[in-house]
Amino acid sequence: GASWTYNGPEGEHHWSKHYPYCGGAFQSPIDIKSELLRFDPTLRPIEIQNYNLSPNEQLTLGNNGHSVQISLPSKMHISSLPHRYTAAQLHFHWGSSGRPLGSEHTVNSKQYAAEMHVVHFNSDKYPNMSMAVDKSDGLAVLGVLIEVGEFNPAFQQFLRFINGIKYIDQRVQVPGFNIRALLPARLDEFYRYDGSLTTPPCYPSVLWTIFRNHVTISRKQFLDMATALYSSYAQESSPVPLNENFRKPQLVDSRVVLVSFKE
Ligand SMILES: NS(=O)(=O)c1c(F)c(F)c(S(=O)(=O)CCO)c(N[C@H]2CCCc3ccccc32)c1F
Ligand SMILES: [Zn+2]
Repeated sequence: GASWTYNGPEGEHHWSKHYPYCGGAFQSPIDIKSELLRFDPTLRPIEIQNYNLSPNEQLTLGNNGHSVQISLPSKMHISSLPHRYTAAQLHFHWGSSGRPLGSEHTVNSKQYAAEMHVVHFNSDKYPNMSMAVDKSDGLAVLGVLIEVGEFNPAFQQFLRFINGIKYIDQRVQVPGFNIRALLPARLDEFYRYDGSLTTPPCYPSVLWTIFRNHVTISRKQFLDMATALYSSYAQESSPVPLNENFRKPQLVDSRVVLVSFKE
């Protein structure tokens, strides 16, 4: 579809001109504020299957002009939700080299350095992502907040290849690795709310699970992610850095954020 960006004349305040849902209700991300939270004892820990991929499997690491993404095999899925949600891809949102503040969700207005999203679709009801993406029960995204701190060996499994996808539409094959290692230790502590894609077309089709606990990557790893990529083509004379690729928090309206933990 039409090209959209995170800043300038095609930035987020203009998205709704071509993508009406972006101006609608149930939008994501949101600021997860304490006064919105309601403890829900029925929320079960997230259970994932087949996330530990063998190095014999190849994953496609790509630069789609909006983010760095890894395509995921359909054996990976979430088994603890009312329907099976099958993995499609994971991608990231980040700040810039001088500003390690690029998460989409914020917690009591605290913005993290970056955020990872693992996108799944309801494979009990829909054959693929395209059929699920605009359905109210179509998608489930796992969100992980990322801080700069300790080096993270799991992130190195794809970051070491990032210079092979510097420009839009470049892809490389990387060996499979344990995707579970990218998630925080506790999958039983999370925020849960109904929201949307955070990029056009902004369909209100996402069951969001944002883990309570963040993960860390080193400053060098953050800089690699925040400075390696461009949203322009390789041969273009003026390269456009790909950074600050996060949408601002949206209106919560009457939505409630459920939490799986008490304190
Ligand atoms: N934050 S977010 O809402 O989770 C989110 C993004 F921020 C994001 F950039 C992407 S993208 O990288 O595909 C670039 C622009 O759509 C996606 N893709 C999803 C939704 C669009 C269709 C589709 C088809 C196959 C696999 C994934 C997806 C996305 F879901
Ligand atoms: Zn995302």
